Amino acid sequence: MSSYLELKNIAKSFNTEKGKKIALKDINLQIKKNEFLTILGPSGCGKSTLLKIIAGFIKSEKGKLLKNEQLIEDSGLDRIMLFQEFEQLFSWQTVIDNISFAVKASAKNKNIKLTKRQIKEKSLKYLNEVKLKSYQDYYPHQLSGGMKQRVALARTLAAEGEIMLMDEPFGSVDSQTRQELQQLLAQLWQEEDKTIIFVTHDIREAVFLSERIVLMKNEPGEIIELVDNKLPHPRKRSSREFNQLFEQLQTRLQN
Ligand SMILES: Nc1ncnc2c1ncn2[C@@H]1O[C@H](COP(=O)(O)OP(=O)(O)OP(=O)(O)O)[C@@H](O)[C@H]1O
Repeated sequence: MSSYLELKNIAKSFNTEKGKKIALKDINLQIKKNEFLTILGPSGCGKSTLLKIIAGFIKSEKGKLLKNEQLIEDSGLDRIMLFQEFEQLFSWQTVIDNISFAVKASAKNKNIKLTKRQIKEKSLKYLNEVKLKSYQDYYPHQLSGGMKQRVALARTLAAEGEIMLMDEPFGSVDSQTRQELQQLLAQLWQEEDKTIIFVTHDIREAVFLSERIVLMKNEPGEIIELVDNKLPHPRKRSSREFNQLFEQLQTRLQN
């Protein structure tokens, strides 16, 4: 596969009370189309900052970001971000209206006119993918945290961006729900043509989900290694190979 997204010498520092903090130092990375890439590293190593630079929400101090060899300087509907917080849905809209919002935005972006019925059908399709069709008329406050994340995931899919940027999206749910959401995401990634860049500090999550893992370190935030994950799907958390890779990554992050 050829390089699709390319990060060249990305860097970012912040002025803090304790002085200048180098959040990211010379990040070079090539991401393939339809790849599931995880950025894994300890708290504060710059994972979220890197994701926000790819999203175009903050600017790198130097270097450049390329997509298909074209310079990217701003945010765009080709890159859709999903956050950890439960409160990212529009609280005043029902579940189906939250999804329809993204369906309409995507159609507008592509200059496509959709009828009300087509919008509803499309929205229900995405809601069905996260198995929440029967909750279409609920408001976000009537849902559990895990269900809100499912709706947020459906809304991200409905925006039909090529690239999904996920910042610890399952970080706030209980461990069983987290495993269910990981399962769902792994399945959706295999069904849809999407490039996913997923941030986590959970090694098992990275091993379960991704095809390639970017290991980062702190002070300053830098890439220390790129690890291929060729474990076949569906991945078994109890398998010897799964746990071998887990231990390899754990050891690497500790040193
Ligand atoms: N707006 C900001 N102002 C000052 N410092 C910031 C800002 N954003 C991030 N930082 C600092 O930059 C470093 C990297 O932050 P970032 O949130 O990218 O790390 P992270 O790896 O995503 O951490 P976590 O896993 O805890 O979310 C941290 O030291 C953080 O305190």
